[in-house]
Amino acid sequence: MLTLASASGNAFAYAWAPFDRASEWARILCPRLGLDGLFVLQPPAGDGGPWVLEHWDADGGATFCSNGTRAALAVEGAPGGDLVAARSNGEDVLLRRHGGEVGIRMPDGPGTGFRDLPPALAEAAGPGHAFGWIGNPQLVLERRGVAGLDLPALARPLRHHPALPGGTNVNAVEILAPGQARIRSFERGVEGETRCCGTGCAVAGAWLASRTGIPVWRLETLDDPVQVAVRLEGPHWRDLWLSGPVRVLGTHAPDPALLS
Ligand SMILES: N[C@H](CCC[C@H](N)C(=O)O)C(=O)O
Repeated sequence: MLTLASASGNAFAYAWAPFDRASEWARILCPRLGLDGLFVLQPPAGDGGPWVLEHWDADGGATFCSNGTRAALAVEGAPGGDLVAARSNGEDVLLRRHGGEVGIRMPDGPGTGFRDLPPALAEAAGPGHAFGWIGNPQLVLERRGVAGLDLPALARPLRHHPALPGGTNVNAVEILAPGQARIRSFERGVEGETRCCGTGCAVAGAWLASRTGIPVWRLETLDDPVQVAVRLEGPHWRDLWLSGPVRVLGTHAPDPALLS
């Protein structure tokens, strides 16, 4: 039996390990159930070890996902207040639940951070962009009128730009007031707009903080807002926390006949 849960409308199925053929199940179940990915959860092997999570996108590709990692804490039913260590697609994170909200401290080790885009893609993205990597690639574009933007038309050529093999997620962000912005996200793997992409929000929040000196940002998504708080050390982010509501949506019994 799978549990379905979401973080700001980014929705996932959760299975307990062992769970075979997870990549195939992700491709089958996500379109049928309107989900963005599938997680397999494994509790700590002994005292003090991390929870181990593996996520597959709707296209069956394995990739780090911060919103799904947050919502996993609702599925696990962890007590509020405690810091919970998790290794999510190989990335070490901390989670903390306060009532219906879960925060995740994003990975900040080597390999994460802002990166320069290949020149051809930087030119296509235009002025006012940032590119960051936290277990997956996130392009953030500053645009006016984000609520009414034709996001797929903006995102698709950048998502698949030949200068970046593997492609990127694409987010459009607009500052609404000091410490408040609107964001919309077009996700690789889902190949469409999702209601919220946590990693995109985290990169966008870190970028806004580095530009403005304001360390805490409330980001309006298509669903519940999220909060991003960060401490910057030069170009590096530290203590990058993404927080917001998570919800258990229900359960689903997958039909083995679908895996023919
Ligand atoms: N929705 C996810 C990120 C999925 C990233 C995936 N679309 C990729 O390109 O690897 C999040 O909240 O962090």
